[in-house]
Amino acid sequence: MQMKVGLLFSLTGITSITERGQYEAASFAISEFNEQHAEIEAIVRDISSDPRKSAEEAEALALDGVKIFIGCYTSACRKAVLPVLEKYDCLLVYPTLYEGQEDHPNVFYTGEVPNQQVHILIDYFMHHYGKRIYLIGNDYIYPRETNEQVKTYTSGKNGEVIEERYVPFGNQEFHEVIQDIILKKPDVIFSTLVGKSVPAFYRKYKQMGLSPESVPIFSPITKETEIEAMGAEFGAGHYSSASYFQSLSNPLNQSFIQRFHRFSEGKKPVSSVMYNTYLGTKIVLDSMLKLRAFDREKIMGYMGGKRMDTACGTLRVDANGRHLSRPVKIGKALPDGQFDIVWDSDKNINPEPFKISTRKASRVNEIVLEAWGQISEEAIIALSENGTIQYLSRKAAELTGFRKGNRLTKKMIGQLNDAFQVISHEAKHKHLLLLKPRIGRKSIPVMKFGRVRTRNEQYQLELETARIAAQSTANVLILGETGTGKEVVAKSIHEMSDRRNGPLISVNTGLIPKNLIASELFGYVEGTFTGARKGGAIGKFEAAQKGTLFLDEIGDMPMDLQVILLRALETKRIVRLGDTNEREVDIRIIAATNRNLPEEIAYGNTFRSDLYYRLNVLSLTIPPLRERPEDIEGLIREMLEELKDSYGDGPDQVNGEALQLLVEYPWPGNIRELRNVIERAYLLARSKARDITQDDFPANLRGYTARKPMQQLSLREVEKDAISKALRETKSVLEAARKLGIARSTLYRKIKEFGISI
Ligand SMILES: Nc1ncnc2c1ncn2[C@@H]1O[C@H](COP(=O)(O)OP(=O)(O)OP(=O)(O)O)[C@@H](O)[C@H]1O
Repeated sequence: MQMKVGLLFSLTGITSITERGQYEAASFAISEFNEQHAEIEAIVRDISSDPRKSAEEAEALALDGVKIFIGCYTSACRKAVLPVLEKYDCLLVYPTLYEGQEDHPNVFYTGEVPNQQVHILIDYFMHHYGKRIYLIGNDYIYPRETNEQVKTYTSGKNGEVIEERYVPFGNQEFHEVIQDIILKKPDVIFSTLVGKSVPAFYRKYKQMGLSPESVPIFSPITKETEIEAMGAEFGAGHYSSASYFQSLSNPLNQSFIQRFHRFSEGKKPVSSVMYNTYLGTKIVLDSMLKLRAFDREKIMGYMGGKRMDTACGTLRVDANGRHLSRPVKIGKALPDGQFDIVWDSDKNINPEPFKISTRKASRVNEIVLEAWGQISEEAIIALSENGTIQYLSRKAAELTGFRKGNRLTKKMIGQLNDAFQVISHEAKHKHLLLLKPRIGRKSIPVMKFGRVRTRNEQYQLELETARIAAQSTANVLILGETGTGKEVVAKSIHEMSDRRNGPLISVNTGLIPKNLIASELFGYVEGTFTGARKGGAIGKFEAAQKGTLFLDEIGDMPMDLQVILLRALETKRIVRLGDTNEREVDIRIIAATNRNLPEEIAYGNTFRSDLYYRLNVLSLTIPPLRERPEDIEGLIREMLEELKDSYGDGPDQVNGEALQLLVEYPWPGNIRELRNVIERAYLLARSKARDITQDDFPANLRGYTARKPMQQLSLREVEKDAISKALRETKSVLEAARKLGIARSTLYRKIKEFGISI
């Protein structure tokens, strides 16, 4: 029986520190199997911590006849591969602890689920160290999902998550996070950092004077392999939990380690994810041999209920062959990089991947609350038993300044009564507060920042960051949907900074052909390429000397150029294309994007996390126009003034009914769309010598009134309708984009997102 097995591991990339060890463990299990049966051909593919690459490599191997896969360390990679497993009916041995919330019929999960690892760590540190917890993780599925469960679990035990921080996948800069830890003085840190972030965090932790004696770090991830990567002195005293530790002194483990070290020709540390890889591979291969079949269903059926003696005790595969029941230990790292076992469950803990659901119940509740929050006059806050905010509507956040996860004391709840009419409803495990501003409460005064004016509390907070940015030379990242005014804010920052007498140069990376971006930014010398100007040309970096460079649509920057841009930002020097001279540049960068860069870093691999980090020294998010209806009237007034200057006398105002419609419309194209609507209406009303009325609005906006009652709950539907309508009424995508007041690239993205056919 000859059989191909696909090994999907990141031999390079952010999590390669850990996955190389898993790859060796899988190879070892296959080599032991082949010593007796010589039937397995292992085909390894480097997935480089990249979900898209994982799916592509898995599909190529599946087409080549591979039925069994081993690997996919990160949850993002595992989830990306699931559709391939389904399509070709393959089996994945997933040998890594994970966040649970999944029980896929094509996966044999040999790592620990949260109730076998995370809950145990929490019980331990709450008992020994305290209940004030600081969560730090990378920004992707595993840390976020795990932390949702940590919050629920700890709040049920009167613990308090005092901070929850996420850094980009691969981030290695922790100065600011550790300063924050020093300031907030938690009892413990719970870390779900992975890959290169792990050594960077632990090292900086010690270097900045924190120690496990004062605030220990508990992490389900940081094991022997990661401790070796950081240097044992940095890991010593911190904790982890798993079924397996290299230091287990039973004969099965000693024999395993000896054989493994002989195989790998060295004394590399062995960690639980490695042992789980070895074990999973061995169990599946042995089952195949017994059955003389590769059929996924048969293998899983055969494995279901099996017991086996292993280096970490007697394990049992659950009835459907997907998870393991296992004993669990807690280890405290020693100065030699091994773990001292400080707690042992002694008996098996059954896997309960859905023990704490972050989806079903809470999501349904959230959906109900969300919908209610949108239509209700009142602001809504839902508290857990111990007063932690589990949900608050946008209105509630605006009125109170509270955030999800804040804990409200009885006194704070009492104080709300002074400012609001409060209706309080206490049910089992939940406390619901409905707030109505007291009549006569003054509206928030307008805040001005350059050309920007806003009454919106959230936007005012963001503009505080813009003010700080104006007084510093730090790089700034402006986030916000298309047309929200990112360029206007960038301009205001420049004009209010010390650089106001220098140039402000804008580059829209999304609009420049990819092969010309480098020469646009960095310039070139004569003869560098066909069509190059005589005498060469300077690029935007040099043109912005002593001023500000505004990089719009930074999310569209190709990966290879991101490396060059990062270097220029770090060294403050550039080299013109075709030149060898380095030139110093003294500029401040403001970048903007309407894309979700952390998500693209984690799942899409289209943006470098180090560049993101460099740009994101100060960041501010401009709320979409639909979230600040209180600003619409003021914006219209300004626009009418400007239009009067350009076109001469015209209507002074929008009539009441029309204004109401403008305030309620969801504005997918934000201020740009509002501007287009007002300009058109101004000209039409002017020709009729009257105020602006609904008749002066385009059909998609007028039509909004008739459909309003149904639409209130679904802004996406409104947006989709507006786009479909604009496409029907125009001859090209470009024309439709103009009509909607959004960029063509944004319209293409939305067409794809909504599945509209053109
Ligand atoms: N505060 C404001 N007052 C009046 N007009 C504004 C304001 N902010 C933005 N605008 C107008 O809205 C339009 C879009 O603004 P801007 O180009 O700054 O948005 P953006 O977020 O950078 O858009 P994109 O993401 O598409 O590049 C412009 O016509 C601008 O003049």
